[in-house]
Amino acid sequence: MRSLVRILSTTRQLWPYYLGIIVSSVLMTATSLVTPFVIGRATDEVIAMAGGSGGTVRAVVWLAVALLVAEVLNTLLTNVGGYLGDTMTARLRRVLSTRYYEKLLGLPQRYFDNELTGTIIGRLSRSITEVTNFLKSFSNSFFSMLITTAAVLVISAFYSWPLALMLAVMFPAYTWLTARTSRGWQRIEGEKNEQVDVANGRFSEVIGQIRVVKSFVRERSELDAFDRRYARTVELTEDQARHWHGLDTARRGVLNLAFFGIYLVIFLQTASGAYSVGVMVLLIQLMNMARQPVLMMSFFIDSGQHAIAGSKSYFEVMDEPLDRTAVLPVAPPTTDVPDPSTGDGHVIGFDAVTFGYEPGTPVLSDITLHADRGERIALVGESGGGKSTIVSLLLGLYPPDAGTVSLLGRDISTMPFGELRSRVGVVFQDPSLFSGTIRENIAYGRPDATEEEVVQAARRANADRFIRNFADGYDALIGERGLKLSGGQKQRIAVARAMLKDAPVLVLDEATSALDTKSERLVQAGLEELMAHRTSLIIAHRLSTISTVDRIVTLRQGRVEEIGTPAELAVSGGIYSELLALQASNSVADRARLKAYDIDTGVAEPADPDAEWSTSPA
Ligand SMILES: Nc1ncnc2c1ncn2[C@@H]1O[C@H](COP(=O)(O)OP(=O)(O)OP(=O)(O)O)[C@@H](O)[C@H]1O
Repeated sequence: MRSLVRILSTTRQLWPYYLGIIVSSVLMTATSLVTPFVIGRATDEVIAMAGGSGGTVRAVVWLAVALLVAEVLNTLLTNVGGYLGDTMTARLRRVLSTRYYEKLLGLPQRYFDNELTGTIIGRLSRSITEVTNFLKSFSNSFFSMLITTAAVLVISAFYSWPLALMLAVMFPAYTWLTARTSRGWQRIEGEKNEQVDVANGRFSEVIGQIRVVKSFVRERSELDAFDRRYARTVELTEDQARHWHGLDTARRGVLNLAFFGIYLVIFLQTASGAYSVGVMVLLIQLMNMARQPVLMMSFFIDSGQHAIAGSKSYFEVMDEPLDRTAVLPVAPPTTDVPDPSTGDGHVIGFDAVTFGYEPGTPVLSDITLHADRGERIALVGESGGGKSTIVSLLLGLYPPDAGTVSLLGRDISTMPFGELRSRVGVVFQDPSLFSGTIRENIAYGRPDATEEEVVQAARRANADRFIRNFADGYDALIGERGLKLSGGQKQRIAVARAMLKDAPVLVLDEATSALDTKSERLVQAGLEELMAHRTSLIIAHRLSTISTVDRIVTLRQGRVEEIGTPAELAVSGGIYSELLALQASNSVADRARLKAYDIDTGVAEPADPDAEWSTSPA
């Protein structure tokens, strides 16, 4: 319940709507309370007329008109409340969704390492749908329910205190019984949500990588795993529904008995002449009205439980600690980014940096390396040796456990994220494009770029020619993550994107052998153009690239092994000289060793001897 109060208190801008809905529902209730009185009165008039003991047609007509007015007003107020409810729901959905998204965008990388995208999205939609539905029905009906209850109690007390007493006991008893049922229900609902979240997380992963799924013929098993999760929710729902509806039957049985007593009292008291038939009709209608809030209570508690269970996961995300700053980073205008040449010290600096994703398991230990202005530094090491982790630390995606990472002479932990990241251009191994047009992708980091600037960046990245070959040119839609482009084309768009960002520092994770020689050359030429006049940190996957850098940093088991020029390291006996020797060798073992360094030699792989084994006759 606390979470619902929290939602109400954090959506203060919607209070005029809540209030409007409450007022219209109160007025609506008032108009419905008029009806039993008018009908009761009309009954007495009609009986009197029929018995010839008074009553006039005029009075009966006026009573019918009063009934019409009350019902028309009721219709109008219902629709005003409905309109406000619909608008409030849309606004509430907007506020809650935007806040959730804003929060997610501000969460540290570590959070995303442990969550599936589909789970995050599924949770959002479920939480928000349930919370908004509940608040809508709550504001629409709760106050009308309270007023109906109070009015029915007061009116029935006026005519018959035993009736009022029975109602006064029944309302809280029924609410208490309903609330008691809810604890077990919520636990099961939590389990069901968990199953659905995991299934949806996998669902979106599978759809996002459908090519892999198809190529490994895993459609059926993915579907089965998905179905198993939903089958589990059916089992859980069976338990939950049995529990809920079993108790609901008992509760309603008690309610039926209570109403039996109430009607009996009304009939007997009328028969004994305690009140007129008109009053009896009035009381019967009032009792029927009293039934509504009691049953509604059950509905409230049911939808309230959904909302509480749903909002729990919403608030779990909202309570996650943010990534260092409370506001989302904004890239400063390019004019605000000072010339790196004015900074003191190194452009990139790692001083005694130690870092691990899990506490106590360092991936990088005591890393010290520096890059000066305009230098190209290659990181070389075994796969899993921590090269990408160094890049992540430079981008401030994770804070180091010890030591300092600095950029342009400043400790990055003191730099706003927007400033830090606007100074580092990145070309990832996976180009990570977005659906939309080629132009939008190139201008992703600078949406204000002119057409001229976009074309210029594409030209320098060797992409302009292939872009113009598309019928729609720069307006061509490239599909999800650039699905409609070739690997080399994607890479060149990513290079153009970094080119347009024009950051003084460049981080480059070279594409591996996914490209053919021709596109590799085109991409390489684009990268050369991009690296010119910038300080670059390169995760190199080609010996040809490594041999042209200013300095090589070799990593072994998360530690810096050597730092030196290619010429120095070629003869030092370390990793680089080992790589050069391996490249010259034709042995399968040596090739495998090169692969372990993610180094592509550009030479065709020799046949796998194991393959021969398996095909040779026994
Ligand atoms: N997000 C993460 N959470 C937990 N462990 C991680 C994460 N990312 C990487 N690791 C682990 O950290 C180690 C270093 O990974 P990293 O990606 O930095 O290596 P790399 O040298 O870039 O490898 P490659 O050349 O294969 O890309 C690996 O053991 C990896 O399993």
